[in-house]
Amino acid sequence: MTQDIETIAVADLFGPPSPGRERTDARILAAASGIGFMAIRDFPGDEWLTRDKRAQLLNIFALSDAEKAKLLRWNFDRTKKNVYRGWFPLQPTAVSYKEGIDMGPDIAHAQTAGADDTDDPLREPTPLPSEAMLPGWRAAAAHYYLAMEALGNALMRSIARGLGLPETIFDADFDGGISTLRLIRYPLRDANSGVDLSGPEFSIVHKGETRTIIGREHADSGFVTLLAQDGVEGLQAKNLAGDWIDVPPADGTLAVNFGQLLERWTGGRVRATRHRVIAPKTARFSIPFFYEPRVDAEIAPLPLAGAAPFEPFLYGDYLWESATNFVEMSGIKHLREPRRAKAS
Ligand SMILES: O=C(O)CCC(=O)C(=O)O
Ligand SMILES: [Fe+2]
Repeated sequence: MTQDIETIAVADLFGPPSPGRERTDARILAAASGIGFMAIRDFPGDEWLTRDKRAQLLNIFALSDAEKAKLLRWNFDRTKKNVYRGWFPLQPTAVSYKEGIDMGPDIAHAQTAGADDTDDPLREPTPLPSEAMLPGWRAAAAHYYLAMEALGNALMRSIARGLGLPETIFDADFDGGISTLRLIRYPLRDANSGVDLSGPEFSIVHKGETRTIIGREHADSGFVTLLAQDGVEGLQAKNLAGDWIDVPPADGTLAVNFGQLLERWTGGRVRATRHRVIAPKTARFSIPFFYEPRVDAEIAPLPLAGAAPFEPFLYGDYLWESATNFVEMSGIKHLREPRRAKAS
């Protein structure tokens, strides 16, 4: 099993069947079932992975507080209707010290899917800054979203092939999916904020140095996360031995990790690796893209030897239950009922 984080060139995933593609599939599955993290490069859309291109998206953090406040969601501003998409502000007493925005498929696709369930917060439109405030920003975000969707599809097909499943087995579930594009800023913590950061929840020792935690340890809940880091270190993954190892940023690459639902669906063949962010010396920005299926995709056991059977469920019901446990989604769980009653 692989213990280090490998960098894998994935261009062959976008071509016809070939020995090169088979080798790439095997490397991806080895990384997914080993440490559960990899860095990938060489794919359509990789032109986004430069400082200048990322800056087009991260420009949103230059908005005034008043403009950001217009994008807040309901748990941070009770006058707002959006509860799932939108802005989350810094929460100084939480372990995770970050602000940012969660954006849905409406930024890149006409809103047609799910028109029959307009009450579902998982399908709500994303509040966005006006074109006048940030000229060109919406188009950049839409382009990025589409590139990441195509990459997510290519990686899921690769994993399907690696597992010996039909390569298109996941396609229908992800067609009309509700992937989330998130932009994050972690500012430096103010040492005089009055929050006691000395406890083990808030700080760790890394290479002999005490470092504050700014992104709480977690595993992602879904399938595949495509993470662009903006040149600043801090991300760490827990390896199979239980040690924290750095996931260094590198231009031209994305860090890729996997979520708990894919782990469960694949009977543990793909690992949902725990990760966290420790404070660097400067502000940190990151851009995770969570590749996700349709709200009404039915998650049922895959034909995989050794995978434990489970009662099929709807992706949206699972997502709501898990996503609303994160601090930036706190206080909203009661706002959506499962669309399918649990089998008792
Ligand atoms: O900021 C990062 O590098 C990691 C973010 C992350 O793990 C997440 O949003 O799930
Ligand atoms: Fe994460």
